Amino acid sequence: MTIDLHAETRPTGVDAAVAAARRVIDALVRAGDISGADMADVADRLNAVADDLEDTAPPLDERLVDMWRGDGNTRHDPVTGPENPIAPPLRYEAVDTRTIEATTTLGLPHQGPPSSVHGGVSALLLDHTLGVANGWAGTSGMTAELTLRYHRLTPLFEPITVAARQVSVDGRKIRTTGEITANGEPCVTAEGLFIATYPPRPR
Ligand SMILES: CCCCCCCCCCCC(=O)SCCNC(=O)CCNC(=O)[C@H](O)C(C)(C)COP(=O)(O)OP(=O)(O)OC[C@H]1O[C@@H](n2cnc3c(N)ncnc32)[C@H](O)[C@@H]1OP(=O)(O)O
Repeated sequence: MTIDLHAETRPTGVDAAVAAARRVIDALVRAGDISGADMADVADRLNAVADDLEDTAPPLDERLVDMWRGDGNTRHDPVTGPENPIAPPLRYEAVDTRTIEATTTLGLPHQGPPSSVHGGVSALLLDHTLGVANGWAGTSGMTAELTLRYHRLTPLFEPITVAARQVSVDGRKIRTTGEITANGEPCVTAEGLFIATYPPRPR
């Protein structure tokens, strides 16, 4: 059985607040301390928002059960989740029955080398995309090994494509490959070993 490749982003509710939070994160990294903004006032206003959210949040165990209901992690994961402000977010499309891809453009919050994507961010995107490709192909598991090769800098500010393909399933061992490309050139390639299992959902 395969999985839904992406959760729909809703125009209201937490999805709308998360989209605003992504703007704030991007704008803060862009501004730094050389902008004209009154950062003390910005901090006060952001802390007021956080106070309000914390005061009204459900108990953690209740939220965990809620997160893992239904579609599972596609609404809140840190790569595609419309409920997660640290997700770029990627939006996967099927290429074939074992292969998925998503195109996105990253900005300053994900910077490593100058004007380039942080290597750990590339690893995050690839780990998750390989994992979802496994779900899409019908046998998913947990990452046991992830080997990356960084061929060239991965650019910020222009479209990059993250793709993954399930290559084989041998008992519980799932082998999956992936890559990040820019302008058709490979920037990062990945080979993953996943073990077919999944931890129980919070109930
Ligand atoms: C619907 C959903 C949608 C899904 C969409 C979701 C996408 C999310 C994707 C995110 C993926 C992640 O980040 S997952 C999070 C990062 N990964 C983790 O935290 C995993 C932590 N590690 C573990 O929990 C465990 O080590 C496991 C589950 C990987 C394996 O433990 P286990 O289940 O007890 O299995 P075990 O008996 O040890 O091993 C089974 C076989 O695999 C081999 N094996 C195990 N680990 C390795 C290894 N690192 N390198 C080589 N081989 C290994 C063993 O030798 C054995 O071979 P043999 O003797 O049978 O020959």
